[in-house]
Amino acid sequence: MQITTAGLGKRFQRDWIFRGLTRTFRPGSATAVLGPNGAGKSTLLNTLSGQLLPTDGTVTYTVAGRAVAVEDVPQHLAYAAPYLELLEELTLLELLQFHTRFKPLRPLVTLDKLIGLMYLERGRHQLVREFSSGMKQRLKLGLALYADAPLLLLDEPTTNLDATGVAWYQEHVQATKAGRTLLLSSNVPAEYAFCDEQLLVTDYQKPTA
Ligand SMILES: Nc1ncnc2c1ncn2[C@@H]1O[C@H](COP(=O)(O)OP(=O)(O)OP(=O)(O)O)[C@@H](O)[C@H]1O
Repeated sequence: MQITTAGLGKRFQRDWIFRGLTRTFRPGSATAVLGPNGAGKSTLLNTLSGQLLPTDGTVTYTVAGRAVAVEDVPQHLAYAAPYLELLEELTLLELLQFHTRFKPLRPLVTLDKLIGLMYLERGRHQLVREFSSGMKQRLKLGLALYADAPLLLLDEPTTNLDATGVAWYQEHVQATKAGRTLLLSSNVPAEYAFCDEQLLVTDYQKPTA
């Protein structure tokens, strides 16, 4: 999916979180959205993906050269973020069966294969509520990375992961990023070192005349 912004800005009440963003995000690119805590990284990701309405400017989407309306962007989007909730009252298998009904997996990735890729075999029939925070994060990432979606948003992807989990993330993001438009918000170099582009939110917070 190609995302093109022109003069994009978002304001909450009187505060501009960012403004004046004119940029194209192309398929096959991975962009790290950087900035200190509270700078507006999540707000920018959510505005770029159409989940928040911009206050100013425009954002347009195309897939294979065809325009996509903002209300149809969720069909093309896979998203992992600390604030996205899992259906914790389901077992892992039930959650995957439910989730993949509306967000199918990439071709050749079965539920069994995904459970193996996430190293969650022992949790197959366990309630997700009982998972450790690292297991939940691997689950969120596995669902996003292996979704059949051309737009991939990763908000602070190594939250709650230990060193083994970070290595797991790095391996699987590399394995699944080809051809996608990847936007990643981060403060942690190990999360975004592979990204070929960077966007510093604070560059879009300078006062304008
Ligand atoms: N719905 C909202 N209404 C009002 N203000 C909001 C809303 N969402 C976020 N903000 C404010 O926007 C600013 C940017 O928040 P945001 O979560 O985008 O930052 P961030 O860079 O992702 O932060 P962090 O690194 O801590 O996750 C903060 O001051 C936050 O309080």
